[in-house]
Amino acid sequence: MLLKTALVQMDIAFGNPEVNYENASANIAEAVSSGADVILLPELWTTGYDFSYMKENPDEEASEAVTFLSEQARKHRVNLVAGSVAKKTDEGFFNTMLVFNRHGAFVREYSKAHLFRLMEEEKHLQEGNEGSLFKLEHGWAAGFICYDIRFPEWIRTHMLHPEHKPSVLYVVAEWPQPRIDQWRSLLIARAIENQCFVAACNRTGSDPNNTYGGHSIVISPLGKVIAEAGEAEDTILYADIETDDVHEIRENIPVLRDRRPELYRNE
Ligand SMILES: NC(=O)CCC(=O)C(=O)O
Repeated sequence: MLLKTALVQMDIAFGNPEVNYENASANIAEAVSSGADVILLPELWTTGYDFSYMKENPDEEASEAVTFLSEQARKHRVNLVAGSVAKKTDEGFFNTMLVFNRHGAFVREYSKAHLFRLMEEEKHLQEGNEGSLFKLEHGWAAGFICYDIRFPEWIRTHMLHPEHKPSVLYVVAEWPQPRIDQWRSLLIARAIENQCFVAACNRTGSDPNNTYGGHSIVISPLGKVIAEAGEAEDTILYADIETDDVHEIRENIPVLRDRRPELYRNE
């Protein structure tokens, strides 16, 4: 199935959801007018990494974000892999991705499993413990959040599902500029080793602690860069993804079938 994917590479106003909701809404409307089937937003797009703001103004069970996103998806009849938001629960805050289909129905949430110490996530957030497989109209996909891409074993765990092998990995991020070469290399590697499309949406701009590096990117299952945004531009990056390509590529070089799990048990 041919899928027009739109990655909203935007700056995020630090601790200012009002501005961020407005920007997200304008970008979603623009992507829809260009024919997008699936739209991605960046990591923690409502607040940025403003932990004080999150705690003082918690989005309980992410209900504000859920209401907004469900309404946007339904109104525009578009699938949303809606970045992540700070979700307040009885156990604390999670960095949680929210996915909705064209009917505005909630499809899946995924809370970031690997917390990034360099940005003090472990001091303020809880680790997610659930996987992230979900099904949209184009078939199975999986979602990951920023630092998660450094853990190929976590992504491979999703690829090994007996029935639901994702053809697209959606990644949402606030990845700082100084490590942007690593961002690109890690994403290209994840696409090649898992023989799937990778659509990865990063933010631009700065907060008090970091400058972010853009370079949102869409990569084919052969590791070819299909589309890539620049470092500092607020833009919507579009790419046409033919999800049916994955089957032939996996048949040609059957990496998943050729695994030797009996050799890999060293932990
Ligand atoms: N927000 C994040 O998880 C950033 C991860 C990162 O910068 C890295 O180098 O990994």
